[in-house]
Amino acid sequence: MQHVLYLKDASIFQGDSLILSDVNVEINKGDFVYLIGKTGSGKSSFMKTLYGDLALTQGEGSIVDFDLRDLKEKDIPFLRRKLGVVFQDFKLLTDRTVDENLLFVLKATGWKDKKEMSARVDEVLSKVDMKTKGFKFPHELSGGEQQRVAIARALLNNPELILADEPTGNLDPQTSIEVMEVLREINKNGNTILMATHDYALLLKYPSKTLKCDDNQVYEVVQRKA
Ligand SMILES: Nc1ncnc2c1ncn2[C@@H]1O[C@H](COP(=O)(O)OP(=O)(O)OP(=O)(O)O)[C@@H](O)[C@H]1O
Repeated sequence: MQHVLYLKDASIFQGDSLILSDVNVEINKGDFVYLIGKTGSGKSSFMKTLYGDLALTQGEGSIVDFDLRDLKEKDIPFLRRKLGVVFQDFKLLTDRTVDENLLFVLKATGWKDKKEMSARVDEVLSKVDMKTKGFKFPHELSGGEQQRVAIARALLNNPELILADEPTGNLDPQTSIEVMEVLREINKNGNTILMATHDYALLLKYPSKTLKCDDNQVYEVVQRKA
């Protein structure tokens, strides 16, 4: 099986504090994996290690073919191009439209051809059912719509892995389900997704492989059938 993420005997620190120890995790192409755990259990620290915001100083790790132990500052933009990262608070640029938000990322990642860029923006907005809203500013959209745009943005460069850190954390239950449906659809079409969440209702509704952070450990939870 082809893995996109692999951690072996990894320990994750914030400064001198040990947050997670002896982490052994493998995520394969096409997986949809949840990362759960109480507030402060280390979910965000785990995610940050994966997108290069927190250095891995102990153990082994690789993500989309980057060695996390040997990650240099200059590698990080290239790593981020192979990842799609989605945050709880969307992080859209508020001073420009949806289309301009997406074009901004394409420009920043080296796209040049205007026609191709515009076609790619349409393509990813279609995937999240937002094709007709490209002219809107973020503040003119609901929270769920903004998150769908953020997911579209994450898809722009065909990422090998999508890291979603509490993507439904700011949304009401019904809107969370809509965003979840989008993520599942994207997963069905072949994208690999790791999603940190504390929304157990979503886990029950959409069971999938689940990792839990607890007591400085990460372990796989076996889901009971109802
Ligand atoms: N920048 C930092 N410097 C020092 N300690 C930190 C830093 N960020 C987080 N921590 C500590 O690391 C531990 C894990 O925090 P982390 O944010 O990874 O947890 P979490 O599971 O994502 O929590 P939440 O669900 O509240 O986001 C906490 O004890 C926190 O206080």
